[in-house]
Formats: sequence, structure tokens, C-alpha cells
Amino acid sequence: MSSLNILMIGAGGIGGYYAARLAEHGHRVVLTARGRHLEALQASGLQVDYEGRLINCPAPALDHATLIQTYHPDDFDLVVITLKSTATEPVLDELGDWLSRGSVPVLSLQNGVDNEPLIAGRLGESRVLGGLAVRIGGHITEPGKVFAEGVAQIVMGAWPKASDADDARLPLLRRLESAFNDTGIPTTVTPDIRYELWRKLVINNGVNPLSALTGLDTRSLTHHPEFGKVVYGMMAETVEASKADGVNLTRRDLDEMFELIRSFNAIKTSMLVDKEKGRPLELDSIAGAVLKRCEALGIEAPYTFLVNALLRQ
Ligand SMILES: NC(=O)C1=CN([C@@H]2O[C@H](COP(=O)(O)OP(=O)(O)OC[C@H]3O[C@@H](n4cnc5c(N)ncnc54)[C@H](OP(=O)(O)O)[C@@H]3O)[C@@H](O)[C@H]2O)C=CC1
Ligand SMILES: CC(C)(CO)C(=O)C(=O)O
Repeated sequence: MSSLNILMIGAGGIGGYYAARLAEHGHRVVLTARGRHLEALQASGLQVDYEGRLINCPAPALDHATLIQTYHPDDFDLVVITLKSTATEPVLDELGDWLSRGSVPVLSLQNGVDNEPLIAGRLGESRVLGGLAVRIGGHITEPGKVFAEGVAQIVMGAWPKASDADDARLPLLRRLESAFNDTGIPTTVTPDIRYELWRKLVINNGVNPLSALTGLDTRSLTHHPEFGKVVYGMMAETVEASKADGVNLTRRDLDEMFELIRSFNAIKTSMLVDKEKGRPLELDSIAGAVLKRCEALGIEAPYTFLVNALLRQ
């Protein structure tokens, strides 16, 4: 199979990990970053510490102004967005006109259910692939260096759904699924990515804000006699919120997601990492997204309301 050309926008914990795995299997990857992380990537390349193995990835790394001057969007088979959700809109402002010059599909690998609509609003639905990074914990440990753990799956699909059997995104999705699996990234294509994004939001609303508030990892939270109940309560509120988007998650989704995170590694959530580094938190796209939907449905979400309010203080 021919190698892929992939542009990874915002190559931090998640983007850095997947980029390194793809590059070590011969795919061409270009990274974007900024600040000291970018300087380190340009000086010494990306180094990923994954499950006791060091992966060195000498992929080119650029800021967005240089990207625009150097490349045409259709130089790539795929653009992957691995920014924090707080950066989706500002980066679409930076790169939207450039992306509009081409037709390359854009895959979001971010948490939350509101990134794909933002990208679609700018580029049109037919270019958008929704996606999520599942069972992975990853973060920048120092400029140029990423630590990652977990089986690190990807689930992706045409957003919100393929228009028909001739949808041009379907052959690309099949090609990506096959290439990613060959590199050791367990990947599945789903016909209903919004459902999967909401199931992931159940996990993220359950553990991310509470971990940022308490400083506890996912295992400590989900096994804690009191916090475990709060996690379950916040997950249940997310299941209710999904109904506002016509994604009717059920008690079964709730229990499956609770069990998935309860049995996963003890992960320091991405929101806890951001809190410790004094960076903006993805609160609007996680707790805020749930509260907005519950308000529209006229229902209370007291756990999410309280934890969100305490964190925003
Ligand atoms: N980390 C995890 O374990 C998991 C994270 N996720 C989700 O994946 C997504 C990515 O998370 P994560 O990898 O942790 O994020 P990171 O913060 O580690 O990486 C994002 C990178 O994008 C950079 N960036 C932001 N704006 C720009 C810009 N304008 N130009 C160039 N670079 C920019 C950031 O730089 P700067 O630091 O300067 O802002 C940062 O280096 C999130 O939605 C997260 O919720 C999902 C599963 C697990
Ligand atoms: C909770 C976790 C690790 C699940 O993959 C996650 O998505 C995050 O930290 O943002």
C-alpha cells in the first residue's frame, strides 16, 4: 500500500504520539506546533516515550504562517486536528482560508462533540471526518518530548454520516483504517461517528473536570467510594444531554463507559495536565457542552453544574 502524506495540526500529546507511529512505518508526516515545543521539534525532532519504547521522529515541524507559505493543502492526503478544543476556532481563523484553497479531508481527533460542526461550518460537511482517540493518555513532558500510554485506538467516520454509498470520504476512510492498523494503531471506521463522540464525552465529562478539581487520576477517581459516585452521576447527566442532539444514549452506554474507564490505566487526564501547566481548560467543550444541552432540554445536571462552577472559580 502506498504511503500517506499527513499533516498533524497541533502535534502535542495526541498528535505527537500518532504522528510518530505513522512516521516510523514510512508515512510522511508534517507537524505543526508553536513556542518552545516547536523550537525543540525543529532542533532535535520529536521523541515519544510509549510503553517503555522510545520512538524518534525527525518529521518537519512548522508554525502555521510557514505552513501556509510552504505547502498547498492538497499536498496532503489527510489533515488531522489534534489541538485542544479551545484552539479549534482560533486555528480555523488562521488556517481556514488556506484549507479552502484545497479539498483535502480534515479529521478531528479531539474530545468533545462541537469540533466537527465548527470545521464543517468553515469547510463544508463533505470534507469533515469525525474521530476520537480512545484508551490513550498522552502529554508533552518537556518541549519536543511526549509520553503516551494505553492501546491508543482511533475511531473515525464521515461526519455526521456518509451521504450515500458513493460518498468520496468512504474510500479514504478504508485506506486510512487499513494503513493505521498496519502501523499498530487499532483503528475502526464507524457509520455513526456522532454516537461514538457522545460515548467518549460520557467518559470525559465523568473524569476530566473532577480530576482537574481533585488532582486524582482516572483509576483513583473511579475506584473512590465517594468520587466514583460523582463520576457515575456526571456520566449519567451526559447520557441525558445526548438526547438534545438526537443521540439517544442509554443506561447500557453509561455502564459500558464507566466500566471502560474504571478498568483502564490510571491516567492523568488531559484536563488535569492543563490545570497543572496553567493552560486553558476544555471546560466549554466538555462540562459546558453537557450543561448547554441539559438547559435546552429543561433538565438539571447538578453534578456537572457544581464541578464546572468550582473549576471556573
Ligand atoms: N492527552 C490525552 O491523554 C488525551 C487527549 N484527548 C484530546 O485530544 C485533543 C488534543 O489533546 P492533547 O494532545 O492533550 O493537547 P496538547 O495541548 O498536548 O497538544 C496541542 C498542541 O497544539 C498546539 N497549538 C495550539 N494552538 C496552536 C497554534 N495556533 N499553532 C500551532 N500550535 C498550536 C499547542 O501549543 P500550546 O501548548 O502552545 O497551546 C499544543 O502543543 C484534545 O481535544 C484532548 O481532549 C483525547 C484522548 C486523550
Ligand atoms: C480520560 C482520557 C484519558 C480517556 O482517553 C481522556 O480522553 C483525556 O484525558 O482527555
